[in-house]
Amino acid sequence: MLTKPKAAPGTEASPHPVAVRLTEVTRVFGDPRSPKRVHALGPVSLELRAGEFFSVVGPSGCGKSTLLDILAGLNPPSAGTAEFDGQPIRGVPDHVGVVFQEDASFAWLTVEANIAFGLKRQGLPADEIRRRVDYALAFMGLKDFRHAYPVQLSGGMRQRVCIARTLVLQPRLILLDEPFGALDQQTRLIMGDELLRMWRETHATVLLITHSLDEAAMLSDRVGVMSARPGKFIGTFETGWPKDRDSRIVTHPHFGELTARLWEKLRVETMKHMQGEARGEA
Ligand SMILES: Nc1ncnc2c1ncn2[C@@H]1O[C@H](COP(=O)(O)OP(=O)(O)OP(=O)(O)O)[C@@H](O)[C@H]1O
Repeated sequence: MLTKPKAAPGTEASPHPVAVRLTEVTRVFGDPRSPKRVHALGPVSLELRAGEFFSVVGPSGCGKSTLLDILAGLNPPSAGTAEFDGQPIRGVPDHVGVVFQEDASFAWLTVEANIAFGLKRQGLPADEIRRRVDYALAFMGLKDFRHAYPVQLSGGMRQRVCIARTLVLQPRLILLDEPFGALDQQTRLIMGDELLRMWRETHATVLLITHSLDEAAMLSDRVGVMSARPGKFIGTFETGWPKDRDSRIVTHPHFGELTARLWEKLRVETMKHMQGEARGEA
């Protein structure tokens, strides 16, 4: 059997033992009285422990990005409450960093300027910006590319720039929406290791959306499986991995058992989604 982690990682670094609390959150797009409205999400209730690494998997279109947008303050819930560090989320909360799948680096800025962008907007002193940027460049293995432009980098390196740009803001909650979706399998594994290293270092709470069960099983403390739309959590799984894990955990004897349990839960929902698509409902 998988064993539970000894303690919620990073709990000591946060003033609140529960970083994120969603209570009966739903999201409906369009006029609620219109037959064309889309009930995208919920009701969903979820608590993320401070310092927890939580991944979300679910069928396509089940409302995963909608959930992330609510936590990022980009999209309010239609009903229910969403809180971060005990406060209702209204607008983009301080200390929240978001990384999306698409390459969101600024093509006209160097790597260094990309990473410094948010810090300058925050109006931090120049020496503090330089200190944080230097650290992020070294941490993400980008030191030799500080003066390069994104077009001169590989897809994996560009995504590292985007992660570094989030990292320097020192967020307490990091939201990632399929951040490695466009990368090849080997690069995904290496990027996963870097993400774990960053998570350990910062004590941040992480919510990762991924289509990859392997990625969810490898990286997370807990994995939440969502139903077909409107997405609800139909199961959460503790992985039981130690905090100092890395991609070699995929060879652990329990890894296959864990991904099989995730797939068992997800398989039925994926079929429901595909049947809905065939009826033209998706
Ligand atoms: N702004 C919007 N207006 C209307 N419908 C929307 C809007 N945003 C999302 N939707 C719908 O809500 C549902 C959930 O979308 P969402 O992008 O959250 O799903 P997802 O699980 O992230 O999908 P995927 O896995 O394919 O990325 C979909 O049916 C989508 O078409």
